[in-house]
Amino acid sequence: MLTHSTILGYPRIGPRRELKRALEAYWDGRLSRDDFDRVGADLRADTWRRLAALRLGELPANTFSEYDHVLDTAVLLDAVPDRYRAAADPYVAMARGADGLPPLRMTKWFDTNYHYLVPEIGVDTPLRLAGDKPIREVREAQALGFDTRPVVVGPVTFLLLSEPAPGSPAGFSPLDRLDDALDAYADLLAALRAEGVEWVQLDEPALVTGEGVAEARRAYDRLGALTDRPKLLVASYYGELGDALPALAATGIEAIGLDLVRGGPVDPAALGGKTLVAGVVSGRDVWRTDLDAALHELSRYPDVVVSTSCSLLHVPYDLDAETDLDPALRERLAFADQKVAEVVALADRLARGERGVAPTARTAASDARSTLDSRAPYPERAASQAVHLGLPELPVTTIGSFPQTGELRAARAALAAGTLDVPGYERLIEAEIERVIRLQERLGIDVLVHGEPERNDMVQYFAEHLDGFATTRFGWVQSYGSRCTRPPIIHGDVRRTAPITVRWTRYAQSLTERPVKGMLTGPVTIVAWSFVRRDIPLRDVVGQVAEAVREEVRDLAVAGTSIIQVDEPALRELLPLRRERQDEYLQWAVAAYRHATSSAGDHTQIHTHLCYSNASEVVEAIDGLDADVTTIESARSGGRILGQLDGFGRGLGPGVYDIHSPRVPGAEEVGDLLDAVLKVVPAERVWVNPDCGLKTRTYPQVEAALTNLVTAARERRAD
Ligand code: MET
Ligand SMILES: [Zn+2]
Repeated sequence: MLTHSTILGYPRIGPRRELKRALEAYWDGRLSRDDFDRVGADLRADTWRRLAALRLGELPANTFSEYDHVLDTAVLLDAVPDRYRAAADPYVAMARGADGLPPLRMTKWFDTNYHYLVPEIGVDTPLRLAGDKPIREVREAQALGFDTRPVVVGPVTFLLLSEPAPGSPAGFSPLDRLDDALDAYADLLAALRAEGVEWVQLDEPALVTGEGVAEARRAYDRLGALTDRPKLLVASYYGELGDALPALAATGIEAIGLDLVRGGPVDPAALGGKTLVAGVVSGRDVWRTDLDAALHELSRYPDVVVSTSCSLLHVPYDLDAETDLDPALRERLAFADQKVAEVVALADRLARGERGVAPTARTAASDARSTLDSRAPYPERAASQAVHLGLPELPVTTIGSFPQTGELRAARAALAAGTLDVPGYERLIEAEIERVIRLQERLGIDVLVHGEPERNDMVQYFAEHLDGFATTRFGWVQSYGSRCTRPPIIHGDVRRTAPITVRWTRYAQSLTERPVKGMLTGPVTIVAWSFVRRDIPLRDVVGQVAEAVREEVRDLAVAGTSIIQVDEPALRELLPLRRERQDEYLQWAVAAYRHATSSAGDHTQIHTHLCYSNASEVVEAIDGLDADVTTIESARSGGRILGQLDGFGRGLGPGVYDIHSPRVPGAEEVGDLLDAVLKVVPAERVWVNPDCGLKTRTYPQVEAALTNLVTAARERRAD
């Protein structure tokens, strides 16, 4: 039997981002392979010791990664595309690219803000046990005196997350290779058994999307029937299993992991006598668990292990590090270590025969705002906007941010440390705005931006200025590889108490005759990149943020701002995993955006911006935002979005400069991309702009690239 408490996974970046620093030093050649390995080994040892000290019953292993656990699985199975095999370090080449070799495609891991590398599987990609990472970690733990349960991405999820290798025959799907993958997993299980491993956890979160049910049945019938293997826990998370639950229950596996937070309770009889690894402590938020309610739920099942709803990868390490937080708020919070303690406390109480109490009913979903706010019909408002904007055809603009220089970061740090006072800081920001305005005038940009120098981050900045948000000092969460974010925490009703951006926009506009765009982050994106309260429905939280953005839009318009951009790059990120729930979400998300922007009036031009978000899946919703101008990532993905934009009846700026790369495109290359846009969109509605903000680029790159954008636009205008 499993001991009575466990977790599905734990953060791996290090409490002070030790792994981030070590990785970046190793990549730059500042840290030797041996020293880098030592950092990893220390982090793993600290994790096991920490979990044991918290009295967790069963410890996971193989939750560490040098970049991404999906990539680790591909390497374990030898599913490495040939083009990377000759690289000095194929793992790093797949993750980050190498000379002339772009990295694997990266995309979002389910509906989280973690990103994984997409394996490429073709008809003859090797699928065989080639690596030993889980085995090494198990041994490493044994040497420290810990028996562990290795965690590996399961075969169905691995193949569902893969894409067909380039050149695969039409109709081929990586899932067609399931039997080959199962051979490799069978070998892995036998190898782990030989190490004395008692349990293995195979993660199958993809099953909550409703896909892969028949394949899961086939896979676990086969793996379950093996005799030379450890016991199998198949873990699902991020939602309910639906039809996949009876499929798994009918196989020979020993335990099923369910996300009871997001998935809701199941009929105990539906488990087919398997042990339930009951995810009652949420791994997706930072709130304390209602222990009585969780206990009540746990006591419904005969054979149960208390667990987290998913890996704790998505939450920060330890609340104790946050000494600055309001004590009343701290009371309500739990980070990874506090959640582990909750799991242990629940297991103790369950063992004592406590049964908890049923939870009190949650606030029902409000039906607020299902109607769409609207402004005058597009042709009418476009006409009035055109009159006072007086823009040339093919207007050139940027997405908002200009390079964040070392001076700016140093000034922000000095302000926080108290060595720079507020007026001094504000003078620096104004000087930066002036520099950026002059630069854009000199380059011949038509619609200017102030450059966002006052913002460390497009969400955190607003969080710091709105009521109902808290920000942390060490609350880092891995986004991908060595990149981490510090999501703000929405803990109460969101309210705007004073204008946030108006003074900077107004200052920028005072410096120039050309229009300067006001620049805001949209309600969905602010919520998607935060930890969200859960006592009221998500759509109500978005509604509150929309109200705050609406007030800011109105104040910008009243201050005479003729163009306001409200970015929604995360529009797709809150999309429910199950298709049948997606429409409802998109409806209220679009309604929130329109509510936020309709306070602008008809003669203010509204822009929106989207990027890295598989926009093709939500094109209709983007159209529904009803923005006068939509700028959207296109250069990076080779113009793939263009095929879907012909239905757009308003202004459109598909990116013609990929800002994700240090490369500067020539004027001719930009011109070619622009011509491709002009084939699908009538010239009078086309805008010329980069794919995204310029924040991560350097000034020399930006100046050269923007010069080429202006040149290309002018040539096409002359034509
Ligand atoms: C991730 S979208 C970024 C938009 C923002 N206005 C910027 O330019 O940085
Ligand atoms: Zn962007």
